[in-house]
Amino acid sequence: MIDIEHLKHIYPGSRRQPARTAIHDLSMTVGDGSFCILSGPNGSGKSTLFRILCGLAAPSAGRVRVAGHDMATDAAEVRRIMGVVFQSPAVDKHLSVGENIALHASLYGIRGTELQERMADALSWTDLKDRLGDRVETLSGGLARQVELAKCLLTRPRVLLLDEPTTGLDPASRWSFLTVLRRVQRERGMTVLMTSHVFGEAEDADSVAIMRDGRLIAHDTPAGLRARVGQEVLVIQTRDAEALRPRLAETLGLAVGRYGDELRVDDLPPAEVPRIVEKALNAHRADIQSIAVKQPTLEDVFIHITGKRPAEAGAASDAGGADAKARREGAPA
Ligand SMILES: Nc1ncnc2c1ncn2[C@@H]1O[C@H](COP(=O)(O)OP(=O)(O)OP(=O)(O)O)[C@@H](O)[C@H]1O
Repeated sequence: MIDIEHLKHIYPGSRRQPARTAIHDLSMTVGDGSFCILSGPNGSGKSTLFRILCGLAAPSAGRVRVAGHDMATDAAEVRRIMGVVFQSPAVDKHLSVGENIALHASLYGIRGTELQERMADALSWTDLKDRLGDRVETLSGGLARQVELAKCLLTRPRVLLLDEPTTGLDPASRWSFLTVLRRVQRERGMTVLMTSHVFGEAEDADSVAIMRDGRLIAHDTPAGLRARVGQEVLVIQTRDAEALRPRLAETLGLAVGRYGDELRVDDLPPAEVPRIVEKALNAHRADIQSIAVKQPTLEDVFIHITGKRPAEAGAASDAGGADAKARREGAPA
């Protein structure tokens, strides 16, 4: 279990820059053996929280306990039970898979038969079983990420932290990595906290935590989060969203959010959906490039809660390719 209580982090200022509070009184719990995805727009404080959780930074106030051990007073024990996969590669690409794992093992004093047993076990979860002698530079990006995971598994962590581990991977490699991670997490009962901007990844999580401006603004199951957006969402693509938004809001008598060239109405009253679509088309057909009614995805939840599209938030999404310069206007708070 990861238990975060009233955490606060202030970056001290300098002559040129004022002090900045990156985390404001954040409390949350990741349950024992559960898989939590942490997300949020750029600058929301995810990296700061991640650095505190893996012991690279000390909080200005508050407390973190990992499996009951206080990070401030029992850091060595926390390090013993925790594994971390950082976003930047931590493998030597000129060495083989086996050599990388053995090198990591030597840092923990694991050698001989124990090393062989643990290496076989760690690799058994991955797709690397036949690649032990291959240099990491010859592996695909997805398999190279699995080497990082295998390194972590070697020490049999009870708690695993991963910082956007699938960044830069194609969808198939991302899927393989997550399948491996989810399998070992479930079967070992590991507690996993993983930062991610790819909302397809969050669908399978036990919980999704969303930060904004240093605060935790939501932490719930994927189903619980989707319920906040309502059963259905209206999404309209248009060339001039700024001009159409107030006119559409007036036509429909509903709050209309704008995200770049997209207009959205969340939480459509179910019985009224056909009438709403008809009204929008009758009044604004010439300005509407496409209109769709859909069940909310977690990406829709992110937009609803943070007021930003994932691309605007500095992220890649499964939907992909959204306008990074999108501006929020009139979106629900
Ligand atoms: N070393 C630092 N000194 C001063 N301010 C910092 C420092 N690192 C981060 N910040 C500020 O703290 C806030 C949170 O930043 P942080 O990097 O934790 O957010 P993030 O959610 O991880 O963003 P991103 O997705 O862009 O990595 C931001 O306002 C950022 O500018």
